[in-house]
Amino acid sequence: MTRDEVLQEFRDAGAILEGHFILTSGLRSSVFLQKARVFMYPDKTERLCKALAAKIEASGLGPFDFIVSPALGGLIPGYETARHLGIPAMWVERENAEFRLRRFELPAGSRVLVVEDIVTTGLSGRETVTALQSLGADVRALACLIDRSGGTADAGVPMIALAEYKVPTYDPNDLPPELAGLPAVKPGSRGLS
Ligand SMILES: O=P(O)(O)OC[C@H]1O[C@H](OP(=O)(O)OP(=O)(O)O)[C@H](O)[C@@H]1O
Ligand SMILES: O=C(O)c1cc(=O)[nH]c(=O)[nH]1
Ligand SMILES: [Mg+2]
Repeated sequence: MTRDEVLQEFRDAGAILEGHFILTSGLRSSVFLQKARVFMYPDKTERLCKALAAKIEASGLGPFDFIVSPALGGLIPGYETARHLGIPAMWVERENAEFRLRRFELPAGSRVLVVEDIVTTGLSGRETVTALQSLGADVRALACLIDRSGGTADAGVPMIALAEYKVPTYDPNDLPPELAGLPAVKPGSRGLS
């Protein structure tokens, strides 16, 4: 899939939102990729994750024993990518703000691929990698559908992105006037109670 084809799937699903958004990193942006609006369509999710699986296979970073994804956003693409790679998928979820593998056993030394939906700063990916390494996992790579960072995000392991979509982000104390005048909304699940 080309970058344009990937972004067109997001556009067709009405998943590219404009406004004033508080991202999970605390940064602000005028664009938010509401991936849930893509993942509600199994055919779109299948096309995207099949293409991601092909890119992962071509990367030579595998083989992998398991995919592990950070909830919530990573869960559906993690499962669907695992289906195309023929391996099992697990997820980490927040407990007292920290990602934990609450429902699964991950044998020490397992070769793990982390699958994310969207990467902005790499913070959530890094938290996932660290949580899995503390269990003795051999985390070999992180794959995502869209990298918003322009290749600068660092999750602590090699990264494979199906498409790059560089979008400006801003410090909340240094907002451009067009954002400062709009009420800010936070669509993601970090910090929800
Ligand atoms: O690279 P980062 O700066 O960490 O940003 C990307 C993360 O933000 C979103 O998660 P969020 O915590 O908003 O919650 P969600 O997974 O429930 O959507 C998204 O699913 C990624 O996990
Ligand atoms: O950085 C984020 O929190 C983020 C950005 C984005 O476009 N989509 C998303 O789900 N999270
Ligand atoms: Mg997430």
